[in-house]
Amino acid sequence: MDMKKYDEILIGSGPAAYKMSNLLAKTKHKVLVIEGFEYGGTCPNYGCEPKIFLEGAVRPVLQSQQLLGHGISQPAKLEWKSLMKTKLNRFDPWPAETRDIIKKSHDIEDGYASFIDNKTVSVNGHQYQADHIIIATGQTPNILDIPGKEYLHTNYDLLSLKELPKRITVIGAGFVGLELATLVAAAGAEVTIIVHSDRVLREFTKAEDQALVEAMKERGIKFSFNTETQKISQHEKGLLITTNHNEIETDYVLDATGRHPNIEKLALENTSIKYDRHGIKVDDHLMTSVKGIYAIGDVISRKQPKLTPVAEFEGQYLFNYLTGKTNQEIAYPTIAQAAFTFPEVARAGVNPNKIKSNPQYKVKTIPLKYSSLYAGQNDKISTLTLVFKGQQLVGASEIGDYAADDINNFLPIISLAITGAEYRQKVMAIYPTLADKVGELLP
Ligand SMILES: Cc1cc2nc3c(=O)[nH]c(=O)nc-3n(C[C@H](O)[C@H](O)[C@H](O)COP(=O)(O)OP(=O)(O)OC[C@H]3O[C@@H](n4cnc5c(N)ncnc54)[C@H](O)[C@@H]3O)c2cc1C
Ligand SMILES: NC(=O)c1ccc[n+]([C@@H]2O[C@H](COP(=O)([O-])OP(=O)(O)OC[C@H]3O[C@@H](n4cnc5c(N)ncnc54)[C@H](O)[C@@H]3O)[C@@H](O)[C@H]2O)c1
Repeated sequence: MDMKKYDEILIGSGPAAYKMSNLLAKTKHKVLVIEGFEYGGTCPNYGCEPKIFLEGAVRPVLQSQQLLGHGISQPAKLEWKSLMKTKLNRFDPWPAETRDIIKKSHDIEDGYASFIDNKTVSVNGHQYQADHIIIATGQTPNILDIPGKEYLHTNYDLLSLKELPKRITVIGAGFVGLELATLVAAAGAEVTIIVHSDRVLREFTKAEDQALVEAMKERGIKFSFNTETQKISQHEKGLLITTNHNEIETDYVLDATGRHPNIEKLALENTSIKYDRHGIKVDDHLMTSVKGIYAIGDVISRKQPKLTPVAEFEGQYLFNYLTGKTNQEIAYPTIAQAAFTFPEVARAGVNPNKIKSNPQYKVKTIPLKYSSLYAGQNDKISTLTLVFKGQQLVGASEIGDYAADDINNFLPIISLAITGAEYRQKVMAIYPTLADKVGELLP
């Protein structure tokens, strides 16, 4: 069999590989990109982007509900069908467009890649080798292994759902579960969230997690805590979910019980590539246990959160490393994260959860509802939590309608270790915004 050779083979075309593919397009390297599903991967097709697009209509609906009796008499009503039509019009062409962009600079194969040995990749009956093979296959949703699992849907299905079911049950209260529950509940679905522990999220403070649950409950979203889903069956009027202590009638079930590394199709057993349940093991140059094979993005087993900017950063780093622009180990910047619920929760830097009784740190909690900016939106929840080490701000978290944007204000201060005096001397932010308050919040 003919063996075609490349400088780089990219397996996957999500944010991690797409970043590298764009950078490699500016070089003379011979590159093959292999994609088994939709070009562009999770984030633009069935993740961050369609989610935030839908949230654009959901937010004014929820804000107008929040202002009912405070200057608003008729809250906005969301029409899922027409919103979904606009979403599909925008997003349906994206995979083909992304494929065309990649094809302009590189060879492509539409199919799932698998390894034949430590040097050879096979796809569509062809075999390929390269100086560098880069695995960027992301993660895929867990599917509960229970009777009736054929009724379970994933984020992929829900983010393209043309008709809104009357009753939706979400299993799992992590990022995906809470964000997607927020969208469909705002559109009028009766939503129940099954949580198998006593808590949601966990990346944020307990107080923030609890305040979020209370706010979602106030809007009619039901939570069933400490509940194990046992089976799903057809029922005279829809579906019946049986759990360890109740039965839930529903029309649609979203499985949001987490994600696992996309490695099944890679046939890693034909290689010496090491992996664990969190993903493919890589060293500090993102190389796997096989020389010449690297891995980037959600598929790797590292402690950094699985996010698009992290995947892109790894794509950029590996490009720099493989093209000789750096020989340093990868060093991640301060990584901020948020759940786009309503209210949102967001954080960056030292996590207040992790420093509980360490006397080196001081935690300050600041309610924001007294500011006209928040009071005008009848936002009673927004609360900022700042973590200081000595005089230096080292962490920030917030629950609030605009927590994600708010936390971005603190990122440069945390990551560049800017002092209060420096900030006040150099920065005069727009008034009245949260940025304007930052100076006075720093010692
Ligand atoms: C609902 C949802 C919302 C999200 N929201 C956010 C957000 O707001 N902000 C944020 O930062 N992150 C968010 N994320 C996470 C973000 O989508 C991921 O971190 C990001 O997509 C990871 O990029 P990646 O390139 O590593 O993997 P992916 O984007 O998953 O791409 C991997 C690609 O590899 C392909 N592939 C898999 N196996 C093979 C194979 N054997 N051969 C060929 N191709 C293969 C897949 O088909 C896929 O296209 C969200 C995720 C979900 C599910
Ligand atoms: N806004 C964002 O940036 C964003 C949004 C979505 C996803 N993501 C990324 O994707 C990753 C995966 O998100 P996710 O929501 O799929 O995973 P997750 O780990 O955040 O949440 C999964 C949840 O399901 C629960 N669970 C597990 N088994 C269960 C069971 N049998 N029954 C009920 N609940 C069960 C877990 O306890 C957990 O709370 C996130 O960690 C994040 O990195 C980011």
